[in-house]
Amino acid sequence: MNIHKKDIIIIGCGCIGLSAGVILLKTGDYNVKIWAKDLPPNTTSNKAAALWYPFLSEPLDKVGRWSQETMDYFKKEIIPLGVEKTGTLTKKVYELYRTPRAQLPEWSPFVPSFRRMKKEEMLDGYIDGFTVEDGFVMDTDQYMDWLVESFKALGGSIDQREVVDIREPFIYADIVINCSGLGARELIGDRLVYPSRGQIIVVDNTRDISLMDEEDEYQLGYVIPRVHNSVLGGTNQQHNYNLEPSKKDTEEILDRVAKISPQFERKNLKILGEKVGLRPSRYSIRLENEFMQDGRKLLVHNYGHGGSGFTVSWGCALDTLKLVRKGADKLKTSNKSDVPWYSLLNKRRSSSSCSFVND
Ligand SMILES: Cc1cc2nc3c(=O)[nH]c(=O)nc-3n(C[C@H](O)[C@H](O)[C@H](O)COP(=O)(O)OP(=O)(O)OC[C@H]3O[C@@H](n4cnc5c(N)ncnc54)[C@H](O)[C@@H]3O)c2cc1C
Ligand SMILES: NCCCC(=O)C(=O)O
Repeated sequence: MNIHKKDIIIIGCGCIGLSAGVILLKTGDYNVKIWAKDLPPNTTSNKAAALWYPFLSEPLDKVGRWSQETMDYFKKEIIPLGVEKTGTLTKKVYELYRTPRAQLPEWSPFVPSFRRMKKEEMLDGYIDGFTVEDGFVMDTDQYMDWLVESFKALGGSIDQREVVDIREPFIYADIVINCSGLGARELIGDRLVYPSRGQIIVVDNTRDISLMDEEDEYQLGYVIPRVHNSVLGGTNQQHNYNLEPSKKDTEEILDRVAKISPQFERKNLKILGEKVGLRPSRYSIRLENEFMQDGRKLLVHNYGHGGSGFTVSWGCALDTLKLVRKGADKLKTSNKSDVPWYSLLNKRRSSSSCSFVND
């Protein structure tokens, strides 16, 4: 531990916490520790499909910028390392519609290769669609393992521990980053974050393009080819906490992807497994500073990424670094004569000093 560097504790070891940790460590200015209840492969992040494509997350202008910055980061820092290392593969993606789309997605101006699909690219039964030529997909477990490895190689350390009181990490660091995902609901009492249950099916066949039919944003049909297998999806069931795969959902997902193309009919598929994850949904991704303990402690919130955690992860990590720098300059130094506030921790456990403020 280098005493000249500021100590930072990140709560959360999903793609958001790990990406933020890597960016903070790369500056050389911080000692960074992750505290997390669940570690890969037991995080929501590990249950993701995952491809780069903004989905179920707001606000769309910021999601556009974060997605573009994430795409740039993948192109410069991750894809050149090779698929064997990171499990990341460039893949064109088609978003397909059976009805005409007057509006382009609000995030599209941020993505140079975004365009409307050409007639000759259209699949039978579809009349409109969008494509991103230079999209990419991740074999999620392999990518998460690479993120953990990268974080540790930069000097980061990971403690598997649950944080019951948000004041606890401030005993050890003046700066804490809240990357707790859906856990923010309990950790800081943010009732605006809620689960959107997603179920996926892992199958053996792979194909060269990611195909998505999400005209109905609750009954999703998508095929995401990855390095070792493909992922079929999906579901979007709000406020559903069930982590067990549902047979009914599997059947309905198989029906929906069969309608995308006959090559995905059940008889052509070999099911390898099913996964369920609870997207940390929120009306708006929360990425902002909150000063605690009379301005002596800084809590940076980075949670609520819905269906786009991987797609915005590096853009949000870069903004987290900006927030840390901005907030750290404003921190009041603790006055030696102050009663160490955490000595009150046990006496005041019931009344939390961190009151949640609606954005
Ligand atoms: C089926 C499915 C498919 C998806 N596909 C895609 C996709 O293709 N592309 C895409 O961009 N996104 C996709 N997503 C969304 C993406 O998975 C999420 O947005 C992302 O995983 C959120 O990352 P996170 O790090 O915030 O959360 P998580 O991965 O849930 O990590 C939260 C971390 O915080 C820890 N934590 C929480 N509370 C506490 C506490 N009190 N104390 C200590 N630790 C705590 C947890 O243990 C965990 O380590 C998909 C999601 C699902 C479910
Ligand atoms: N656009 C859907 C791809 C998978 C995804 O993001 C999800 O959350 O499910």
